Amino acid sequence: MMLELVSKTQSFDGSQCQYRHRSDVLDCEMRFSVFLPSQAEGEQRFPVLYWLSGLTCTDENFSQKAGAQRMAAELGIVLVIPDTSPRGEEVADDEGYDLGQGAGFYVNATQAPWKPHYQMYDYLVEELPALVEANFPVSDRRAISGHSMGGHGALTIALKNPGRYTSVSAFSPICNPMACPWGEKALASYLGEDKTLWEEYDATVLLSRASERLPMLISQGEEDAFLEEQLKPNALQAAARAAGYPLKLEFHAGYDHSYYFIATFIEQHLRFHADYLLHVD
Ligand SMILES: N[C@@H](CCC(=O)N[C@@H](CSC=O)C(=O)NCC(=O)O)C(=O)O
Repeated sequence: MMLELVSKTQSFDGSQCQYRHRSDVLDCEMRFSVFLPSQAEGEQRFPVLYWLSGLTCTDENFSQKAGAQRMAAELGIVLVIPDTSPRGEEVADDEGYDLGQGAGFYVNATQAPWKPHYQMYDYLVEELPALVEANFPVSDRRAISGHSMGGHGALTIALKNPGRYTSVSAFSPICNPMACPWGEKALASYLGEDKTLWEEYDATVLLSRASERLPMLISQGEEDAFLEEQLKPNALQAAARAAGYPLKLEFHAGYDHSYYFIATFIEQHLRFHADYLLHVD
């Protein structure tokens, strides 16, 4: 599969790059960003952290605002940052910021008009990792993280794929999308009205059924305007306690939902993932 380099910018001795490619799974052209530490120019292969962004984001919000490159360079971790939905004039969209382009919710849509392109789950679990592993000096050690809608994506993808990731983390994730307005709107639109199908994309439900105990870190700002209505970390925590799942959920006084919060704690998340990505048993 062809990858076209769109831009390459030096950062902390590494390279922040953006690529464009044709996605067979999404049936459209996609962009994604990659940070390659300077060490990645040799023969060695490096572990990867996939970062999933939130509503309204492209692949550029995280690379431009989180300041993750310094620690990724120091730790020797490749960052892969996909877009949040299929894109293009031929791709269905909605007037709202919380559905359609920029709001793919990391699911495989079954409903019209979304089904032809909105297959973000398969894109992230199958097509993109295969592309990354064929074209960059990366190993098969993968971790996954994300913010808000992307936190939901990271948690659900990790929980649905035991053995695929060494660790998962999230900032301000949508923890129980079946029970919040953002999730109800997206899941009804992409999957239809049968709520048993929604359970496949709800981290709180998936965690209560999980067979694997994956290292899991969640950071949540206490001044986040979306906390009570949309995010519901307490539902996930209750499921974790009931299942004996080792969830590390940290609340931080004073922080909101923005990338200022992410930039403050991204070093902690990268070090958390490095403990599992870099230490092979
Ligand atoms: N436009 C909306 C909210 C949009 C918003 O806050 N998006 C967040 C993710 S929210 C959950 O997925 C985001 O990351 N925005 C991009 C950024 O660079 O900050 C509104 O105004 O309510």
